[in-house]
Amino acid sequence: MSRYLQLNNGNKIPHIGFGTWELGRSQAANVVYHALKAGFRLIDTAYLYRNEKEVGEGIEQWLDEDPENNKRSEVFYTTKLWDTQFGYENAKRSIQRAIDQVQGLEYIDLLLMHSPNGGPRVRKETYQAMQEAVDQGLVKQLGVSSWGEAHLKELFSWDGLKHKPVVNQIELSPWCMRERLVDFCHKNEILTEAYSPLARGGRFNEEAVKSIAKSKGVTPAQVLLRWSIQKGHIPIPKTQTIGRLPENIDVFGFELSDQEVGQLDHPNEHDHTDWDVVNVP
Ligand SMILES: NC(=O)C1=CN([C@@H]2O[C@H](COP(=O)(O)OP(=O)(O)OC[C@H]3O[C@@H](n4cnc5c(N)ncnc54)[C@H](OP(=O)(O)O)[C@@H]3O)[C@@H](O)[C@H]2O)C=CC1
Ligand SMILES: O=C1Nc2ccccc2C1=O
Repeated sequence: MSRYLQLNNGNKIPHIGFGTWELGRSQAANVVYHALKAGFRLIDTAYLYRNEKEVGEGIEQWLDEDPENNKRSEVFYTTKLWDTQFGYENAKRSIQRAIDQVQGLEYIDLLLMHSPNGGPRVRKETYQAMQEAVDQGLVKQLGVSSWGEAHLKELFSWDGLKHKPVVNQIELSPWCMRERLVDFCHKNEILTEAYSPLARGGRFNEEAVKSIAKSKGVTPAQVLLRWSIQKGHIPIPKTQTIGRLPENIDVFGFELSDQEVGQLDHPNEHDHTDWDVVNVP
């Protein structure tokens, strides 16, 4: 199993990333630095998380530590425009702000619209501002988050679409599988990034998770991350515990059988752990 996937624009993306929601300003830089040291290369933040600057500092610390080996091109920095930053002029300003937060990184690898909120016009205006950021070289590629099939179809039919989204970041776990949406994304060459891939830590005691972990000699967290990878998703687990980072990245040395994947699957549950805006108008 490769540690990278190919995006629809030909670029590559790490098959696992590191989530930074709820990493406070005092800890974010240090944890992100250690995440990179442990082997994570995709770092996911957002305006909403109020830690973009510190996340950038953690990345720069890692780059500065060993410039011969730690290259900017190896890091895949993702941030997101929040709902209050939508609309053409607003998004233009907000993108510049996002760049200013991480000046040492020079560019954003992936910029996501954090939600489909706001309606068709706001979605297009915001996306237009994001496309211009790609044309200016500020951003390498674009994506969306919590977009449903209807939102994506609306974007595909827009004659202004120039830079197709490369990913849709949605909540995905064995208890929130969204099979139809995932299938639609994959058929349209949009990769699925799995947010809250550990179900926010709430499912480690499920019988199937525990027994598979035991039989494989891995941890429950590793079982959930491996499930995500085998479904073709890019999981972005978060931890504030530096000691858990090596465990969360070490998910390429074992495989779940089809039967084990089937034991974990709960296609008929829709147990999302936080907001669910996939079906907003
Ligand atoms: N686009 C969107 O709307 C959303 C995006 N996200 C993104 O997805 C990322 C991940 O999702 P998130 O909701 O944070 O939740 P996760 O599913 O990643 O779970 C995080 C929880 O799991 C615990 N944990 C992590 N690793 C282990 C381990 N090896 N063993 C035991 N417990 C562990 C963490 O504890 P501890 O930290 O104490 O170690 C924390 O409580 C976010 O950080 C964010 O970047 C999340 C929600 C919405
Ligand atoms: O990480 C996140 N946690 C959230 C909770 C509510 C809305 C958005 C988010 C995130 O992006």
